[in-house]
Amino acid sequence: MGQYITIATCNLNQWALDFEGNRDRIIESIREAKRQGARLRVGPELEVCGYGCLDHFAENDLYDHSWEIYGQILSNPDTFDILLDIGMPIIHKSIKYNCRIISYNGKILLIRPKLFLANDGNYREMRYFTPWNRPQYYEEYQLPKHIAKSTGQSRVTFGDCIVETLETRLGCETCEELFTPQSPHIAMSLDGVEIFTNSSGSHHELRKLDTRFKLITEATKKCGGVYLYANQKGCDGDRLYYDGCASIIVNGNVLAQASQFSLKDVEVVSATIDLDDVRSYRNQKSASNQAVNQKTHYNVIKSDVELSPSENIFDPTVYPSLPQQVKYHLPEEEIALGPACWLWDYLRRSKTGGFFLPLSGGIDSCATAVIVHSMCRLVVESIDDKQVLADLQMLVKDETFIPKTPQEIAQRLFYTSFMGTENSSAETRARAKALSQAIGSFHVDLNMDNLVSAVVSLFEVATGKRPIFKIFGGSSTENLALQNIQARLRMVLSYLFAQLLPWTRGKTTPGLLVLGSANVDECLRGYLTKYDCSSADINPIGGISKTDLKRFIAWAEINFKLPILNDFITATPTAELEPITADYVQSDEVDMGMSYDELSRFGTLRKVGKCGPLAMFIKLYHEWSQPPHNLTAEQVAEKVKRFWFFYAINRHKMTTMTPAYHAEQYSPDDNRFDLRPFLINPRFPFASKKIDELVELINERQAEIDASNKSVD
Ligand SMILES: Nc1ncnc2c1ncn2[C@@H]1O[C@H](COP(=O)(O)OP(=O)(O)OC[C@H]2O[C@@H]([n+]3cccc(C(=O)O)c3)[C@H](O)[C@@H]2O)[C@@H](O)[C@H]1O
Ligand SMILES: Nc1ncnc2c1ncn2[C@@H]1O[C@H](COP(=O)(O)OP(=O)(O)OP(=O)(O)O)[C@@H](O)[C@H]1O
Ligand SMILES: NC(=O)CC[C@H](N)C(=O)O
Repeated sequence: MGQYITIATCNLNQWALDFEGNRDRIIESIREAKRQGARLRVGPELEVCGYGCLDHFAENDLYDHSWEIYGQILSNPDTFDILLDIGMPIIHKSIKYNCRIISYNGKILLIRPKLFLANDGNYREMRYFTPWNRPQYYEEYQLPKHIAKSTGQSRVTFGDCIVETLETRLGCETCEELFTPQSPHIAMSLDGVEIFTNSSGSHHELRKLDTRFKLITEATKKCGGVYLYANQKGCDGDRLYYDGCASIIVNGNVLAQASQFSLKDVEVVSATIDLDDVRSYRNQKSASNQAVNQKTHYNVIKSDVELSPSENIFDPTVYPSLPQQVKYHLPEEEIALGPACWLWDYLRRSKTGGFFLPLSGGIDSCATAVIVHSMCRLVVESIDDKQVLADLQMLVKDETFIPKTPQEIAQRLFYTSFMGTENSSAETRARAKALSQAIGSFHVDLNMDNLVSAVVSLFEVATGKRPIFKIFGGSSTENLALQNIQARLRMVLSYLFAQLLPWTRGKTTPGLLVLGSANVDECLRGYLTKYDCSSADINPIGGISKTDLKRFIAWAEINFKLPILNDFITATPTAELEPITADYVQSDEVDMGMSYDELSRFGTLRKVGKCGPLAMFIKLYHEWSQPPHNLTAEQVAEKVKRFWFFYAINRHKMTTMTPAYHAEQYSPDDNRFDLRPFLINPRFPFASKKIDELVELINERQAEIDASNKSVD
């Protein structure tokens, strides 16, 4: 006969250092898990203080506060009668660990430190924590006095152990441990663990979700078992968006999956599973042989917790949950939803008056505007959520405001402006206006020529020289300076308007956050003016490639029913900083000396492929010497050198780039994801010499092949 148990996991929108808010969300998730009939609840990594505290993890206060808050959770009667797995940092023998605490009815059963820490890309766990690099090793931990008093326990087990209930064994795996070659679930499964709990702080990256699900489903397909994955969700204080997707997987089948993107602060999913399914699945001789051959075993914390209550020996109304398909969003939907949720968290947590966006009529600022529109759509869709409505009414300072359309929200929280000059075309100006009307932003259409000419005149008075554009006979230096003046003045105006626009409408709300719209490719190539409109408060698209942004706009045209977006997709990208003449219109790709598709490839090889210039040349020669490219070795070498040249001369711009939503594996974000020097010899003389030698070699070989082909003919 089967042995059914109901178990729960959750997405929590925790905020770094928001101890009391985090506590309330944890308690609410426990109540909800109990409402769903669960006897086990797993929460995200470091949920008590929030995952992304970064260098605050060095402060001892943080550990004291966490214990105090944990004590409040533990002693709250609402958290009784359910086995709890809560993530929290702990100092043991003066060393800081990233831990999980397993407890039941106000008593701690085990503290389990993380064995393998996350330290790649955005993660720096080794900076604050020490890995418990001793599988199956454990010690005693002396509880803080106030916890000892409330639990009646002075010491508990601290280490890599497993917990036994009256019917099964449970073991913990913490986030990164799932991604490592020697994942703990393997040894635990061979030692009889049937339920694995994974508490994670894992961020969103475009097209990444399947990696996580593949790892979990493969793990439970190989080992058999029940896997509960919990994750943080939302913006907890920096560039990352943690993307939830709490899920329950049994023997490779997904039984429950929470959302990846939503405005809900607490989301609990549960499933009823049959433990016998794990036992039947594991009935394979080779696995059993491996199990009995294990030389070392886990210390087992024995408890009399009942996950499958014996009073309900058979309840015909309780059914096991059925397998379901994993829900993946299209990359376009990920762009629509992830940055929109991040913006909402940022706005409500910063308590600012809304967003100001310089809207140029080009693709990038259009994408940013559509993401704000998506945020407004999400708010309207979630208006029945008490927290969402309370946050919205707090932001607009109106307790009666209950919007029915995204446009009503934009009218109050979203401001856009076209800041034209004599170089602007009527088309871009009209596109900006039409988009603002479609999404409902408060739009200001202005001209700033008098400002530009005032600055140029000031320069002339001060120096006696007046710069002129190249097409009128000026030098490249003059040409660039004249462009940069316009671009930088837009930044100054943006901050002025962001501060004062709500005031002009008689609103008492605080100033607006200025949104930036530089995309990941422009940042990589440095195709932007330092301290122009690319310098803003936050940037939702700074981690997204131009190619993906175009796909997103095409998707939004249909799915958000915004026909105006078609005009943006079909227009040639242009900065409109130089005068337009009968035979000259400024174009991004021509200006940059490379296409956006090429930039994506360079970016991926540099960051993801970890290629230097020489390795990049070799890879791209093999790719681009083939159809449809058919480039010569010289042409590939020239492109590669040009990319590295511009990357290097502009790297300094990344040190001051606006904080942007992290979305792309090849992001050049200098703050934390892609740390590089910013004074680099852009000619890469040694690598360039090596490339030239290879080009020569390739040409010699080609000549030999051509000659031998000729002699055969
Ligand atoms: N090694 C170094 N370390 C630190 N700082 C360094 C530096 N080298 C220059 N700088 C500083 O940076 C300045 C040069 O940078 P910056 O002033 O930005 O100017 P710059 O990079 O020379 O020019 C702006 C670039 O962006 C392009 N642009 C302009 C406007 C719009 C768009 C568009 O996206 O559509 C593109 C434009 O075609 C041009 O390629 C120097 O004047 C100096 O102050
Ligand atoms: N005429 C304008 N009015 C308002 N804002 C502008 C204008 N021109 C440029 N901007 C702002 O400056 C940013 C950078 O300008 P740039 O010309 O480099 O555009 P971009 O990076 O190609 O972006 P877009 O596709 O939005 O034009 C734009 O994203 C926009 O926010
Ligand atoms: N917190 C963690 O351990 C996260 C690391 C893991 N590789 C992830 O991206 O999900």
